[in-house]
Amino acid sequence: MSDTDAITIMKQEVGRAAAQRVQSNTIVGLGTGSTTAYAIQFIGARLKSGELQNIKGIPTSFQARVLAKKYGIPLTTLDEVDHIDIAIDGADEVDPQKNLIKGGGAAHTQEKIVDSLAAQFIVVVDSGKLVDSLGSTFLLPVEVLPMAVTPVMKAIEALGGKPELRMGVKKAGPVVTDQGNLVVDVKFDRIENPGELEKTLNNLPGVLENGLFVNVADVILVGEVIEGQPTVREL
Ligand SMILES: O=C[C@H](O)[C@H](O)[C@H](O)COP(=O)(O)O
Repeated sequence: MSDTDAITIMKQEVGRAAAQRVQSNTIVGLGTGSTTAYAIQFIGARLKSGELQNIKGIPTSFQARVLAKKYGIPLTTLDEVDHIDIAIDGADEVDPQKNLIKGGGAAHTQEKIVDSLAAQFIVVVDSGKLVDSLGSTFLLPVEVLPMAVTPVMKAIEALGGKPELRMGVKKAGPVVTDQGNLVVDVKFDRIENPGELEKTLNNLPGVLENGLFVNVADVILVGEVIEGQPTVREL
């Protein structure tokens, strides 16, 4: 099995395992990204088969909304409900304390709102996302209002970070978020205290939200392939 096939299988299996945890008559936060896409697909399949009934989804992005519609999951909004029972979402890095870096798909602002409100937030990742220390493999995404991007990048440099504006692929110019903002990806040599850094960054005028999710995740489901066999374990 190629590495690409193994990653796809891990994502599918962990998405399936998370979808199995959704119960009837619940409000479900629908995360963003390639791993959560499988969870959305499997929730839709359970609804279609009648195994699951009366689910309402709250999407965290344009992508999640499109997938929910494709797989027949009825949607609602935070104005219509007073709670979220469960949220399922991916991550770019997970540390041993279950803290996360998210935002590889530029969706971390809406994700943090929905995931934080959920009574249970389940993270779905393949084993390659597990790290000893946040920031070791992935740059930290920060969503910034366009008119503030230059002063915010200078302020991030003063904090010891190396910021770069995220550029589009198959699109000229920068990535634009679902909110119409820009994303600055930041390399920090070491993130000693993720909780402090999360607050410090969000305090910079012009920053909307950053991708550090501290004390938000309840359950981490990790997809692995061991001796050719896909398995899912819980952290
Ligand atoms: O902005 C995107 C999200 O935070 C994703 O959940 C994260 O980037 C993980 O995505 P994937 O499952 O595609 O690796």
